[in-house]
Amino acid sequence: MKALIPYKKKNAKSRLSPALTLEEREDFVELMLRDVISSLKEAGIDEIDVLTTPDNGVPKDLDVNVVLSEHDLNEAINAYLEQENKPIFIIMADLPLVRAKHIEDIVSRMEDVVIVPGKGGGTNVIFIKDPSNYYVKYYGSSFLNHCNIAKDRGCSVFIYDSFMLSTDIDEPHDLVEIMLHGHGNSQKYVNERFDMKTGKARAKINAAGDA
Ligand SMILES: Nc1nc2c(ncn2[C@@H]2O[C@H](COP(=O)(O)OP(=O)(O)OP(=O)(O)O)[C@@H](O)[C@H]2O)c(=O)[nH]1
Ligand SMILES: C[C@H](OP(=O)(O)O)C(=O)O
Repeated sequence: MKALIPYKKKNAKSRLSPALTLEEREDFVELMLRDVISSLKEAGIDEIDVLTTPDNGVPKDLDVNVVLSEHDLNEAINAYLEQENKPIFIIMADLPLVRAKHIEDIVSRMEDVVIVPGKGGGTNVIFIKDPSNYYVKYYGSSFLNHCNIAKDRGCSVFIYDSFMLSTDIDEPHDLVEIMLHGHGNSQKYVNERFDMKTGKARAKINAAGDA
């Protein structure tokens, strides 16, 4: 089994721009990536491919394989799946609330495909036992896309329902979830950036999001 983390640093998380500057967003996505990788390794998944574009520097100390692709998200992932023959755990880099237990629960399922829905119709994690019999179609109602693809391919599916794993960090209000439920690099960053100590942090973030 391998993990695949699609990762974009350049102008990342534009939907967070009401709360974070461009430089802060690009720094923050790397910290979230680190937390995702830590949970994967804690769950015993050591073979980790980070799929990114050539101008998105992945730090060398992360001890992962960097797979470069100029293609967009769907084309890049589907080209990757076509040349893979082992189960693939696709997890987005903006899921800092993920813990090893979530990963262990998902990879222990017997179904052919396990899908973790994101809020608003996205797909946060897909665990695919046979990559040769599946493809991805992110964006739009991608959760429904991925359920239909599994059905069309005759795959059994399990929908893994988890508040933590459904919380991808897209909008300013999602940062509050990191303060409340997070851990590691991303929680440290958010608490310091929004002065959690004063107790005004949540109001500050929500005000930024409402601006
Ligand atoms: N390799 C690769 N990863 C991508 C690409 N676009 C997004 N991602 C990653 O896919 C995941 C989900 O993407 P989004 O939530 O849309 O991330 P984003 O594009 O930085 O966010 P917005 O600018 O707010 O849409 C994140 O882990 C991104 O890092 C891409 O073109 N190539
Ligand atoms: C990649 C995309 O992320 P979202 O735009 O839903 O955050 C999706 O999950 O289909």
